[in-house]
Amino acid sequence: MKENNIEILNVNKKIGKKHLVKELNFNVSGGEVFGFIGPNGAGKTTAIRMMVGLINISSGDVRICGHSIITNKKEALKNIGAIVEKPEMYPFMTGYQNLKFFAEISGGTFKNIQEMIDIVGLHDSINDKVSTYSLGMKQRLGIAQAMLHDPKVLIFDEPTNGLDPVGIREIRQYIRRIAIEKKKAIIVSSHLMSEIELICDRIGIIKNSDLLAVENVNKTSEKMYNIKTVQLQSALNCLRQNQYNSMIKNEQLFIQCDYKEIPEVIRLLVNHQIDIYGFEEKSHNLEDRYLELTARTGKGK
Ligand SMILES: Nc1ncnc2c1ncn2[C@@H]1O[C@H](COP(=O)(O)OP(=O)(O)OP(=O)(O)O)[C@@H](O)[C@H]1O
Repeated sequence: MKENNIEILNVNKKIGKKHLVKELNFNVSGGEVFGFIGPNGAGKTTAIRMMVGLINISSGDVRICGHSIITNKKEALKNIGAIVEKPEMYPFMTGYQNLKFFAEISGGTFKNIQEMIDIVGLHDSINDKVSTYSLGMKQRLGIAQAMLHDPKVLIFDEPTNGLDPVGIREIRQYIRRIAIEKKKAIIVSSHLMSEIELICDRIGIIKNSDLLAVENVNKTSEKMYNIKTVQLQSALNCLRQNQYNSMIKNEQLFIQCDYKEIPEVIRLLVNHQIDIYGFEEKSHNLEDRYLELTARTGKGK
């Protein structure tokens, strides 16, 4: 059985009459990356601030490796590392000096420092002053800092905010690598599905303080395509005889296959005297699902 390293149990946050987070429930296990996604103002940062003990929970609980953030905060915090908003670093010190300083105050060990530097790929610039770092390098240093005390759970609030496409890809790679190699339970928040879909195993969609759905991310490379032809039935028979997952819906022919199989499918149909007028991707991906869910619930930013 998988160990749940972080459990969010019916968490609510109310300030006055305003409900900032409603009945939040999910678990994340070691080795898993959970994407926490929602439009601006949905309640992601508020939820994350409660998970790391920066603000009080109105009702419910967060358990980190079994320790309640409410009743056993000290033990809970030993098992969690986070970047909430921007990582705070001393610009006049080198990357290495910053890590050494934070290791000292967090009770982490110095032997971890070199390993963390390697994981986030900062070896070439670790002895440069942080004032010379790009935003992406500061984020990577922040990730290393969050891992210094070897916590089981890592939480990164909008880690790709303000980064260019290369920086975004690097952060994605490092996060995925940490989950796989170090078996950490990782929560990553974002307001852009395309940014986190690639690294997450599951995604929680939040809007107007409500968790609308938790979806598995389909890691298969197969997609749904619409094949334009007038010989619908003959094409369907041909595809099925060749073991392709295919169907006719609303007078249109669909096939589920890998992108690389497209030329082979077209060749097969043409060899069976079926005329093809087009081949269009029709996948109902997570981005569609996110837009559908967040649009359906009406008001909100
Ligand atoms: N201390 C507070 N008092 C009252 N309202 C607050 C407080 N903090 C946040 N809010 C409100 O709670 C809602 C959720 O804010 P939060 O920052 O959690 O959203 P978010 O999903 O992280 O947004 P973003 O993607 O823009 O960072 C917003 O409407 C915000 O204005």
